[in-house]
Amino acid sequence: MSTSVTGEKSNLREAVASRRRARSAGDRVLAAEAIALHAAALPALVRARRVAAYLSLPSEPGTAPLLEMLVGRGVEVLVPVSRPDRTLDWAAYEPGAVVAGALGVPAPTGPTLGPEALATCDVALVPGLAADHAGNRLGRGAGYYDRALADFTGVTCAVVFEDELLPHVPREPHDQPVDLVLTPSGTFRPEREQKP
Ligand SMILES: Nc1nc2c(c(=O)[nH]1)N(C=O)[C@@H](CNc1ccc(C(=O)N[C@@H](CCC(=O)O)C(=O)O)cc1)CN2
Ligand SMILES: Nc1ncnc2c1ncn2[C@@H]1O[C@H](COP(=O)(O)OP(=O)(O)OP(=O)(O)O)[C@@H](O)[C@H]1O
Repeated sequence: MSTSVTGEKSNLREAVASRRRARSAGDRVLAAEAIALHAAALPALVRARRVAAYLSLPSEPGTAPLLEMLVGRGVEVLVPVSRPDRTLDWAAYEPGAVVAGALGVPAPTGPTLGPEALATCDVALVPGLAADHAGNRLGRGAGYYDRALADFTGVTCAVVFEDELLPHVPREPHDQPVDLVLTPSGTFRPEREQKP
């Protein structure tokens, strides 16, 4: 592990967090709605039967309208439950059946399906603090998603605010690049080998 890359990552996390704190409530609502609209037109999501998504934190681009759109289409939605060993478990998303969970993250109340449930999803929507033009994604630094996505074969899509799609995000060997980046301004397709 290179110390300079981890230092670059933590500086970038702080810069993004402070920009996120400065966003107005109105801007957050518009961003969440715009993300749902772009997601609705995304071919990978139009085809999907089961999608791994997540319940957004207040600072993140909101996923509520996006989840509502997917559920309205009859898509099965799974959301993560963080485990102490920094792996992700999954549970079916049921609108309303959500409580405050660990790490300040809203958590589903239904039964958990095990970490292997991710493999049954066609698409994984992934939270991020930033992403770049090659699909590199910066997470919160706990490695939950890098671990979970390491053997995922479906389509991966990071969700960030538009000013978090950057020319370059620092990358370490364990980082799992994403296939798509969804922002309130539209979907970006990184220049990397696409999955069939
Ligand atoms: N919405 C959401 N769910 C998620 C993640 C995420 O990034 N976002 N995760 C991705 O790994 C996993 C949980 N991991 C997390 C790791 C750290 C923090 C964290 O630092 N929370 C801060 C508040 C951050 C903020 O509001 O911006 C805290 O508790 O102080 C949260 C979740 C699984 N579920
Ligand atoms: N597949 C893996 N197996 C074991 N450890 C891993 C794996 N992927 C990442 N890690 C560890 O997780 C820690 C955090 O990694 P990193 O800073 O890249 O997280 P992140 O990408 O910001 O977070 P996340 O993946 O949760 O969004 C690092 O110490 C890294 O070594």
